[in-house]
Amino acid sequence: MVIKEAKFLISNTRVDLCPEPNKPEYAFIGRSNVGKSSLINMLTEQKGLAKTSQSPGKTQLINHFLINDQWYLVDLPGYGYAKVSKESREQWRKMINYYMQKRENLTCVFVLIDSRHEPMKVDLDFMQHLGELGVPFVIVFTKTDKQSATKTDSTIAAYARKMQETWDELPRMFKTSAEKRTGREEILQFIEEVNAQVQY
Ligand SMILES: Nc1nc2c(ncn2[C@@H]2O[C@H](COP(=O)(O)OP(=O)(O)OP(=O)(O)O)[C@@H](O)[C@H]2O)c(=O)[nH]1
Ligand SMILES: [Mg+2]
Repeated sequence: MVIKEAKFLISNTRVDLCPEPNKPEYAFIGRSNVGKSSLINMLTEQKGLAKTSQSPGKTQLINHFLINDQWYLVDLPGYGYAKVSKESREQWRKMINYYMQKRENLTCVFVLIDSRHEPMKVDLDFMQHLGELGVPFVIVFTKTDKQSATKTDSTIAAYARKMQETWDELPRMFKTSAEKRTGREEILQFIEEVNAQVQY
């Protein structure tokens, strides 16, 4: 897929204020600092479209972007950031939970995982939760430029082993680097295929 146009629409905390649910929607989620906003910029080839930062907790709201006038891309705040207060974490959980349950055009969630780390409970739990809600998801392993391909593959294998304990079928998995721009074609191709299957 060629991205001809990517534009920011709106940020908010409320699902009822999100754009009209009349197009397929893909949401990017994962731990704080995993690279959600950077990946969105890499996919859309617009450096400053989604705000990125070296310090975790940059993205705080549900941010909608409209791509090619055809589908929505959503940048979400990260989870699992230890320095955030208990109240903010609870607020985040509620907002995201509500969004996942109520956003009727949510087509697929991209769960981003840092390819350098061993499987983390917070990520496994989050995916379990998506399964319980019946929300389709795929996994994107980020920052693969930061280590060898072997290390990335061993992280992926470790996740696959863990997930096989509870899942009959594993989700699609993508390897990416926002830095080296790898994985872009694969993800856009996937979105194009899914877009062709959903009717609006
Ligand atoms: N080397 C490398 N650095 C990356 C990559 N992706 C993101 N980063 C860096 O990781 C940091 C966090 O990136 P963001 O895109 O802001 O992460 P986020 O998941 O949106 O973070 P929050 O909005 O705070 O939850 C930034 O310093 C990025 O430059 C990557 O593929 N390779
Ligand atoms: Mg962000």
